[in-house]
Amino acid sequence: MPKLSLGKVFSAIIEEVAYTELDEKTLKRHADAFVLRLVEAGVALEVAEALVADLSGRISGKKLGRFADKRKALLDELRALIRDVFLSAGSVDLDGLVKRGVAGKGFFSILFLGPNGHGKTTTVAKLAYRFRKQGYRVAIAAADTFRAGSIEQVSQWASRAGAEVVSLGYNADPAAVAYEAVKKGEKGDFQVVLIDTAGRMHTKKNLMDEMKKIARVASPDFKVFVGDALVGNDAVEQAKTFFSEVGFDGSILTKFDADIRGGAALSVVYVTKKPLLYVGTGQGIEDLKEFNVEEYLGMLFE
Ligand SMILES: Nc1nc2c(ncn2[C@@H]2O[C@H](COP(=O)(O)OP(=O)(O)OP(=O)(O)O)[C@@H](O)[C@H]2O)c(=O)[nH]1
Repeated sequence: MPKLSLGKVFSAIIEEVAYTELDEKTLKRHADAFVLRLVEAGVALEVAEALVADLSGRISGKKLGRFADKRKALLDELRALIRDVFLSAGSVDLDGLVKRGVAGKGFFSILFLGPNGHGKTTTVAKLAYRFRKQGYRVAIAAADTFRAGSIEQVSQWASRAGAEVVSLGYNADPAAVAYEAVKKGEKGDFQVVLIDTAGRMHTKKNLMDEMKKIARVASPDFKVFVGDALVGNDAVEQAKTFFSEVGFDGSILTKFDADIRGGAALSVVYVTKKPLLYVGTGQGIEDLKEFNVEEYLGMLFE
């Protein structure tokens, strides 16, 4: 995983802070510089501002001896703060949910949503492969009925993953495709139903309304937002809008293999308060990793 060292990123400011008192007043003086550095690390502005305000709150009231390592104290606080953002979003054991869903009602359905080109279809294929390996009968619903070539793309991925495809062809109502796939799950044709939808701009009201309709009609067991770790600041607006308009239970961020800054993960979890389940680590079918907060912190603070 590429490295982003907040320790290094902050070192100049911290050196300066370390010569003075580590108190709220000093931090306030340096707040803008901290915010700027976080933004440079790909953290959204509003999230960076909130984090630095929280950091000041944590630091104030901390009694540090004259010879204490203020640099370490500051970084430890920041690390704890970022860890808390992820821990307070909770965690989801998707494998466990699927297992219980299949054991209970016979199937489990997951709806995928997010902006276009962020890696939804690829991620759906990766999960299809994962669930196939766990022994389930898996179907991908080709509910992107709009983009030319999308159904062929889903079919190719599905055959690589060993999954079936549910399709009603191009220009079909995506909600009908999703519904059909869920019905097939109910009938016992499949145990895991993954609904791939067309990517959409969060600012397009009609497309967001369509997404709401798909979610309403298919009534999936779980909804996942798929975002791109490379988009940085924009990730927040996108995640926020999808969350408020449609809602979701967790996120997956793709292109972690190429994400040299890492801030999008923190931003998306901070604004949605929903867990980050997996990260995409490449274009291959096996390139999906469970998100691990300690590993992520290691990457930020190495
Ligand atoms: N490096 C890297 N590339 C990825 C990853 N996930 C997806 N991609 C690439 O991102 C591009 C877009 O992926 P798609 O799966 O087609 O995106 P999509 O969100 O389904 O696109 P729409 O149909 O427009 O919604 C492809 O070139 C993928 O190979 C990842 O984790 N790492």
